[in-house]
Amino acid sequence: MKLPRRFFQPLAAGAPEPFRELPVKLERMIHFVPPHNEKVRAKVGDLAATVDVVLGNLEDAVPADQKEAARKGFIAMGKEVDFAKTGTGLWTRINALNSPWILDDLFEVVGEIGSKLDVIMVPKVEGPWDIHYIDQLLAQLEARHKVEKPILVHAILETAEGVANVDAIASASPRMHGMSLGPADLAASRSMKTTRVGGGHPEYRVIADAKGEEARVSAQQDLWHYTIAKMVDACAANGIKAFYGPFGDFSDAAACEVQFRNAFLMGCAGAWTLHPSQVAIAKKVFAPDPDEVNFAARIVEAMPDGTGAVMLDGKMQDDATWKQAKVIVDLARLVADKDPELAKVYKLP
Ligand SMILES: CC(C)(COP(=O)(O)OP(=O)(O)OC[C@H]1O[C@@H](n2cnc3c(N)ncnc32)[C@H](O)[C@@H]1OP(=O)(O)O)[C@@H](O)C(=O)NCCC(=O)NCCSC(=O)C[C@H](O)C(=O)O
Ligand SMILES: [Mg+2]
Repeated sequence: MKLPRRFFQPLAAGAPEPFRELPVKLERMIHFVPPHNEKVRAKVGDLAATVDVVLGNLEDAVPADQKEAARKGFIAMGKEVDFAKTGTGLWTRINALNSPWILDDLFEVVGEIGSKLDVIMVPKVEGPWDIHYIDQLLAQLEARHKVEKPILVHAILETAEGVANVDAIASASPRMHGMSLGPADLAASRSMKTTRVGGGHPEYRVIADAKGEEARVSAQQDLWHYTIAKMVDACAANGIKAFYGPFGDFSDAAACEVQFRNAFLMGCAGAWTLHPSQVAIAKKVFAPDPDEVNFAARIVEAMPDGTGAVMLDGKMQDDATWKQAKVIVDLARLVADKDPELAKVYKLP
């Protein structure tokens, strides 16, 4: 473990000081773009205004013979589009640390568009050692290319070993932005018997006790509850953000919405969107419900200094519910800043 006073020191001479706190940003969706696909890339200028984060994906889903085209395409996209104009985050998902592409990914992307890049998503993170490696290398590259704002790191939780080490990953570096669940790789790593990318499974269920001839009620359960809860705790304890990852069945918007909402209610800030049809779902889910915002605003108003106990609509409110209300009101303000329609609905003072 590093000494506390050394934790925030830059890891290379000339590298920027790490952030002490995460920049406050609305990140309801991390929208995945395949940068080797010229047709999709050509739409990114317009797309950027409609999503919170654009991520150029260099890893899985990019064929091996197009890795270079994806990297070059992402760099071109970063140069051509003014993401700052719309306050849209620019992220990339690099290839895995043991792959033949990782060094070129980092050297070329940071070298060419390091100053425009907000976050690098690192797949298949197994433990804090993976973050330490990226942290040191990024500091050296930032110094070499005179990048003035630190590039943050986002880990994908998608191996059994990563899940076992989730707390140590979350606290590995002040460069940590957050973490996403990677249900497809995680399922494979754990030998789970599913071919789905996220979501439930019809056979993973509970059944009521037998009562004579009565039909037994049975309900599907959430395969990801344990991992999301573990990830949310690790992230919250370290002041970083948790995200649900991908939902692969684009034809099932209802199931996508339910999976995203469970993650939101559990503490996640957003989810990945892989197809344009999922953007509206993420916008709907990762913004608090207007009735909930209204009630939360009344709690905050009723307890201006956040202490004591009051009754609202027959429900007891105290210091703890004030903090819950503050989470909802703060998020609603962030959403309202970006979305004039929701600002009108929220009617926050
Ligand atoms: C999966 C896709 C290749 C499907 O694309 P396509 O066949 O073109 O679908 P559609 O015909 O339905 O598309 C309709 C129009 O929308 C455009 N489009 C499609 N996807 C995107 C996108 N992501 N961003 C912007 N625009 C998009 C199409 O071009 C069509 O346009 P038009 O013809 O003008 O109407 C594609 O959706 C895709 O590549 N998505 C991203 C996939 C991806 O990144 N996968 C990896 C992440 S998940 C993962 O890695 C697992 C995880 O790590 C884990 O372990 O869990
Ligand atoms: Mg994966």
